[in-house]
Amino acid sequence: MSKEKNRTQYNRDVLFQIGGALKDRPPVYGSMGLGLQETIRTLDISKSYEDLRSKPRSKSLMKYLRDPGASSPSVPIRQADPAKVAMEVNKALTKRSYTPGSLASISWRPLSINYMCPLGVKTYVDNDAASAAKSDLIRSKEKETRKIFENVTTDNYETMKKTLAFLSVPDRETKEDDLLNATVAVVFDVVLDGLTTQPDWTTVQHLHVKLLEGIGKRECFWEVSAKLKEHITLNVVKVMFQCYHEYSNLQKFEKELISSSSSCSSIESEFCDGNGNKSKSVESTRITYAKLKYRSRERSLRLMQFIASLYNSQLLRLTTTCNSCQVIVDFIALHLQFPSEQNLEYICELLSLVNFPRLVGDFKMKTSEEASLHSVRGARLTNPSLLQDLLNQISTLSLNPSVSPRVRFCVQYLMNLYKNICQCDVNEDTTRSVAKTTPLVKAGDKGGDTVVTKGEVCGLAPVPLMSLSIPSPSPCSSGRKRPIASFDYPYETAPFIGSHIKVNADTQVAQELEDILRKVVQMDKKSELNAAAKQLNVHQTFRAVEKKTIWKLLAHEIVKQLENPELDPPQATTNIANFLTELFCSEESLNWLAEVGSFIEARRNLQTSSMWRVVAIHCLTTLNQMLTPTQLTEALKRTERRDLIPLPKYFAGSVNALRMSAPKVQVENDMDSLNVNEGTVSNNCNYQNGTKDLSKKRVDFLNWSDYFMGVALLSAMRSKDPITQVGACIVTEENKIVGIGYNGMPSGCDDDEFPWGKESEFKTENKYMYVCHAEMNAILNKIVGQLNGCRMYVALFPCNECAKLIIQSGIKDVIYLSNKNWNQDSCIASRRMLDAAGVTYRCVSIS
Ligand SMILES: O=c1ccn([C@H]2C[C@H](O)[C@@H](COP(=O)(O)O)O2)c(=O)[nH]1
Repeated sequence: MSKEKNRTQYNRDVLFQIGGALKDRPPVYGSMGLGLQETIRTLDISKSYEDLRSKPRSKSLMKYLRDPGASSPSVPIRQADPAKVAMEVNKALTKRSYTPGSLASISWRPLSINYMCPLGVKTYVDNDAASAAKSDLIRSKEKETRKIFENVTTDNYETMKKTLAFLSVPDRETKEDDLLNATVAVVFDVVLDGLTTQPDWTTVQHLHVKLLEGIGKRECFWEVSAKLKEHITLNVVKVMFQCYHEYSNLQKFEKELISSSSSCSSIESEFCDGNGNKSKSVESTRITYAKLKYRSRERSLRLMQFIASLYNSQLLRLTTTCNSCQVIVDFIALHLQFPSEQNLEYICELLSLVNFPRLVGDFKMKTSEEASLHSVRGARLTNPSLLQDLLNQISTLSLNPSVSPRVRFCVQYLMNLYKNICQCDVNEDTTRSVAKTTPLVKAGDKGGDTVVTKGEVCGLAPVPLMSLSIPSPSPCSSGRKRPIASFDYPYETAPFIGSHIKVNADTQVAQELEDILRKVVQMDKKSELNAAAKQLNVHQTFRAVEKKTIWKLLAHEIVKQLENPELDPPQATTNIANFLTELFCSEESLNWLAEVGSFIEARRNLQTSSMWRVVAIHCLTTLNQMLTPTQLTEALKRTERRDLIPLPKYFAGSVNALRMSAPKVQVENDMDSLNVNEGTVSNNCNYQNGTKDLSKKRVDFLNWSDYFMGVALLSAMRSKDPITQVGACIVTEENKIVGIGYNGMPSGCDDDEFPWGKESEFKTENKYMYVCHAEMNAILNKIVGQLNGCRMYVALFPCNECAKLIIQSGIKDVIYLSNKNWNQDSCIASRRMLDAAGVTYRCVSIS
């Protein structure tokens, strides 16, 4: 048997195998007729087909097993999942160890539905040798073209272009379209791949040559591109590059831009006949478009990103100020015909390229004089009301529940922006000032070198949403407020931050986020932001972002300053102080900072000592400022957190300086604030002329704080621990001692028997397993029912286990002497719990 025969026979078997495998499954697709005839003929299975018809395997297949010659039955077309179909078929094939041969490829190719499996399952059997040869040819041409494009230079272009694939189409009738399509694709890929994010001028010129020479002179290229619906994009590219070439000719650019947008009407005409009615082929056009859309979308998106990158690199300042709004708006209109989440997102990207203020300017343009003034610099919308319609449509679409919060947010953001701009007074003055302040790229300038003054364009920079910066409310150069209403940062930024950081957490984005967060902080909208983030389910991400950005950055900045060997010189100190002012602008922000887990982490990284050393410096620095007594008191109190400032050198300096410059600092009482002895020799009225006056009250008595801490220390002296003796003393709000304890073995556990060491490799041979902590003992030894509202004086900052007991017993304040384990996990956890539970803690020293 010939090889061919074998194969045919095999095919038939395979078809039956598939039939068996898919028996009783409803058909996924239902067009029959010529395709079926063709299949039966090609695969030589008419006999088997007849067999099958006479003994149908399932009722559901019956209706499909018709006369091969009969006209196509009207079977409802159902949505088939191509991947599933392919999988099913492949599964059936693999089960029988089928080697792909004549049923060469089973793929989903909606526009090349040629053959049909007679068993009701639509598969795409590409066994057409001619078609295989065709794709081979296309592939090789594609390869060839790509190679040529890759090697093309401005010098060899003339020679190279002669060999370009699309210039040597062998069979115009049948192959041209495919080859041209392939070429268009290659040209696009090559051109767009060549565009780096920051293209240099030579690249731009080089690509310009490629495009203009390679594309512009070839009419058929445009025909193809029209079919591909990519011509708008292509024209934009073309115009952009022409613009580079002749960028002084604004009017020409303007004209070209507008004429390129008129090509949109050709798309319209494909959907409608001359009378505006939908044409018969509308469905197929939609399918064609839908198929082409993705490729087109991907490319145009890259293009838009490219435009934005040019904008950012100042190369395209001219085109963006001369805004190709109409083109973009038309493009949006096109995409709106196929509303989907993906398209909406894309539309948002496009919208963010629209220079709204300029558009609004256009809307409000009354006189022709104004219009002509404006048109010198900006493209005018040929149909301004279209934008309004579009925006309404987009708004409505975004309300669909299937639209993700992120896209909804983007739409809302843009709508708000637009609304706000519309409400602004964009009058002649504004227009003039825009025109006046719009930077000009002069002929001969190298794009990258163009100097553009920051903030001089009154409007939203057409930067794509991905890198959207929230415009700062700074006044523009004319002194007027920017024509953008203020934003409600929290609600607008939360989802933005939440979603965008996921995609892109590069430095630039981090920087932007940091700016946003900083503003949010300044506006005191933190809680709202958190609420919004929570509501929008981006809270976690937001937290992560926050962690990554503002506090870390600030902390790092401070570390950088600290690591600077020149720390003490005034400049470094001022820098640090500036960062700290932000951190310590209020007591609230300080607490808030402590709440932020990342800050605690950052603080740990910083090492407490360095951090608080800076606090001390900050305090010193603040002395140079005009501070109110209250502020001084606050600053002074802060320095008293000696637990946080273990560098007495700095601490002492700042405290002394503060004290000296704040003579009226109110010391609230000896327990709560500065822990200084009320009675000192200098003001001790017991002494007069060096002799003690025994008729007067003694004033250098022990203050409460020292007294209770003294009791704790006294109790510690009972401890048998050879290394650390801890004592604790619990005191009521009325200063009554209600519990005392020290660290020791539990009752009944002989402290001569149990271990006091801590170095044994066996955990059970170390003291930690057995010792009852001082805090625990003090709590257990209490002589009152409840400890609610009590204070605890303890020699050592409590560990996490003790913190739990403290919190649970209702103690509200912990006063400690030593923080030697401060940076150990147990103390970190302890602080976290105490903070969360609202138990205050402070370090004191005894006089
Ligand atoms: O909050 C605390 C923490 C520790 N202790 C006791 C437990 C031990 O007896 C010592 C610590 O011994 P080291 O050798 O310093 O590790 O302090 C406590 O009572 N309360």
